[in-house]
Amino acid sequence: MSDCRYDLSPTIKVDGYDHALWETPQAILEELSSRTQARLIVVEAYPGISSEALDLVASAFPDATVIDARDAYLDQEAIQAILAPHVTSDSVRGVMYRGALQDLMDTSAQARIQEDIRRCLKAHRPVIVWGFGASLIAEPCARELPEEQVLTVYGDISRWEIQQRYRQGMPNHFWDNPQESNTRKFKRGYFIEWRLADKIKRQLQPSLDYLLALTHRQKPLMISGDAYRAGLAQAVRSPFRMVPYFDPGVWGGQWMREHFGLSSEAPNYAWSFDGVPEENSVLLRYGTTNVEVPAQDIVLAHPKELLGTRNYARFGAEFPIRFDLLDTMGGQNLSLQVHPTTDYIINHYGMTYTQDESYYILDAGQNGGVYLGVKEGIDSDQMIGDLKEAQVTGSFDAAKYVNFWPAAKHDHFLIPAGTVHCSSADCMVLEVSATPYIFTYKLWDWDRTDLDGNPRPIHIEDGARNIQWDRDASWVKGHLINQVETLYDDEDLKVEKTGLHELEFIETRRYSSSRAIDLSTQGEVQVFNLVEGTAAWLESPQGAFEPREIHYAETVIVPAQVQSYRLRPAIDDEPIKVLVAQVRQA
Ligand SMILES: O=P(O)(O)OC[C@H]1O[C@@H](O)[C@@H](O)[C@@H](O)[C@@H]1O
Repeated sequence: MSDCRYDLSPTIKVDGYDHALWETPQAILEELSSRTQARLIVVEAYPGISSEALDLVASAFPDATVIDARDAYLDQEAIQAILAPHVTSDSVRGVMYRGALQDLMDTSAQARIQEDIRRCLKAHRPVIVWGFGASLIAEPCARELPEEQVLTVYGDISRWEIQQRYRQGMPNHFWDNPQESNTRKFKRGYFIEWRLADKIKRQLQPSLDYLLALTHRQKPLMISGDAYRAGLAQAVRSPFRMVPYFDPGVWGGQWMREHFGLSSEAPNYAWSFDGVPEENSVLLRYGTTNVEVPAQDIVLAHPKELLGTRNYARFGAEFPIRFDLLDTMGGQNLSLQVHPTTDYIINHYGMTYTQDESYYILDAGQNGGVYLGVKEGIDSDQMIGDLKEAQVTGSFDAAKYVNFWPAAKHDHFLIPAGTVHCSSADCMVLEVSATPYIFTYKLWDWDRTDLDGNPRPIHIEDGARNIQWDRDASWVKGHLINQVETLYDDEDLKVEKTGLHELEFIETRRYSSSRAIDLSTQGEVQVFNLVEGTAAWLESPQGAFEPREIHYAETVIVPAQVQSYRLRPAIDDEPIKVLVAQVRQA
């Protein structure tokens, strides 16, 4: 498709803070050096950032005594003992750690360090405390000083960059595991380190003096705390896009490369995350410079304005909806899989809601389809037995046990947790799902290895405990495939509810229109994707935000507080289709 205009680097314009940005190590040094009153310099760093944050700050305070936050940690053995139940032996999933970094600190070491800090300050020597947890250690001393003598610098980094660094051999923060698999490193980040770090980030957001954006190792940037806060506050005043990222995989296809103009370096692209604030980042644009920060920073700073009052009451500061893309066009089947029920995910992983999903078919080849639900009258023990045997024999007769449904453009398959499923080869899927995304029990991986030649982890036992055996062909047909209900229809606008299933908390509406569509958030966040049409104008009927062009397959988040917005076909005589998702309101 030649006229695809998918924007790979969408930005969020921030007004009024162009002066509060420092773009070179020299400029950063000069700005920090101008803070001559600073005595206690706290450099809090997200795990995944190494000494680069310190290096940038330390040169501005050459006389400072430098203290590493790690000096206040418990010893390795004690930390491991606390975290072991959360790491577990599973290769993919752990148990959510809901504690605080303080639990992993040695209170007497902390007290000793605080005494050292006080001694230095008394002797008129500045002190830098740096690293993950620096702000916790420095906090009692900071409280004893006049405000202008304390400087807090926060080192921020996107999760996707952390994952890249894992792949390049970076260990986790609390483990010496450079050689461990990326999946296991990710697990330690997802279930433990990132949760701890987000808590600290949230505490510091209202008061930090500077933010160091360290996602691009070669190009660190610094903005003032006010510029950062203004960026996040302005982001939730209008619909925004995040920075999509793309990852190859064993089943990946060629559609995204072709349509989005992606590099030819990778053999394929399997996933695109374009709609997962926990994972994606945003580009805050100050003047002509983009500063990349995790989209999660917006969720943490403005949960109510972003999510809406009711969603915030229900989910807290967590973004519940996930949009991502799965490309198997010219690729292979996904693993045959199932996701845990809510009961199971709460009890085994400490999650609060489960991985309910749906596949909206953006495009499909002739052989594209979806495996969904078990066949009528099958013997569940026999199927599980065959799946186990397949691990030895390398062969499983999927067609004997699982229904295959041919898929066409704009079909919507609903996949409540517990339903056996997977997309086949030759599909371009827009996933509209609940946010959890690593709770996939692979039952059968079609006797293949991953891109590195290793078999991917299979979880038949867990799968067996979660498969809902009554979801057979007739039930699936009547409940999960194209459950479309027309809500409104005139000559040039049709509004349809396409899902999700009543067991899932998300509702999707499809608007097909050749004229402007007026939409309302009804006070709760919405996420939409332009599923047909080259481009559409996204406007505010009240002129509350600047109009912008949205392109085919792009995902947009509409913060709750935006209230009303309008979508209009940008090309004459080219109707558009938009799929809008929001948490179903009672
Ligand atoms: O297990 P594989 O084949 O990699 O498929 C994994 C993908 O499956 C889909 O149904 C979703 O659950 C995705 O979130 C997941 O990434």
